[in-house]
Amino acid sequence: MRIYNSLLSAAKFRKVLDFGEREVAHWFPGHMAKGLKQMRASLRKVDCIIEIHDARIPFSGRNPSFQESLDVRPHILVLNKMDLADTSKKQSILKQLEREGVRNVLFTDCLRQRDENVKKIVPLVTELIESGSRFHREEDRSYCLMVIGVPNVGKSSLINAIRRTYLKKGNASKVGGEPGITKAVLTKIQVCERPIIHLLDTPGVLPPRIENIETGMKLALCGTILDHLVGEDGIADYLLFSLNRLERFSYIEKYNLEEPCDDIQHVLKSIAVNLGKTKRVKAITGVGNITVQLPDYSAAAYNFIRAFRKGELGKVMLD
Ligand SMILES: Nc1nc2c(ncn2[C@@H]2O[C@H](COP(=O)(O)OP(=O)(O)OP(=O)(O)O)[C@@H](O)[C@H]2O)c(=O)[nH]1
Repeated sequence: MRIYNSLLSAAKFRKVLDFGEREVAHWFPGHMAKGLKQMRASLRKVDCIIEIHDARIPFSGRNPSFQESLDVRPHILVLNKMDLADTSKKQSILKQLEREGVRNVLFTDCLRQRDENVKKIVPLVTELIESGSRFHREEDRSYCLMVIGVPNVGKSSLINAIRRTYLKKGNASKVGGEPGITKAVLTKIQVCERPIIHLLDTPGVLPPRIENIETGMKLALCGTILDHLVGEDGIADYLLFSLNRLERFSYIEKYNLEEPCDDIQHVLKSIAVNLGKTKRVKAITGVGNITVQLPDYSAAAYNFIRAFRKGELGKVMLD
């Protein structure tokens, strides 16, 4: 891997990204508000909340209304997809979260068989429930957990991983690469025998808190918003901006570029050429109509974003 003079390169990069006229108001569908209502109504049965969020954005996009309304219960924050996250500053992240009142935090990789941190969830949940008051549920020896989180952060994958770990059983909850896979509201799934623990799977109904467009772009980059609502061209540009800001330059060799680049059109052209993604377009010239081959920028943006989400462009911490 070539070493780039990051200081020199950084000087060429945009310091801030112009998000244009983007409007985040419509990025989250209406069914989320309905799901939120149903989840609140089921709270009486719940002993502990497991909130899952993407480890690449530990501070951005979580929904504070959940912490406010569910604060009475033990609460665990699971930062999932840690295999894609740069966790070198894990300790300062944990300290910052603690300052915000979030104390029980675990980093997980739900795709890994026998992830050590997934194994810690049940003991932690049991300890938290047993050390507090369960009010009207004091007699009931089985525990009920509610899994919440913004779309596509791995709620179903976590449920399946806990089941695999404690019941040695296969998938109970449908997993998908796109936000909004879990549509059935509040399915009850057993995940552990001793103690008996049930989980309530929820659809990705938690509308994240989007303070500004940049938070929205981070959420989009992590795949929590349907790409077409934000626009893949914009997500690809924000990805390039972020990789340069974080000095993650593996894209240069992957796509045969000469050096770090801040121009998304140039990068997408190179990706399209490398992947052989071109489009035949009719052009009208002075001597008649001709067909020309042009780079397929949309296909290139799609590929660039997918490569990032698979971890092929390096681990990142976007917050
Ligand atoms: N790299 C990586 N991918 C993961 C991990 N956990 C889940 N995924 C992937 O993330 C995508 C979403 O996972 P789901 O479990 O369906 O997420 P969800 O939160 O239930 O999604 P919704 O139903 O849309 O709300 C799938 O493609 C999973 O394979 C992880 O720890 N690491």
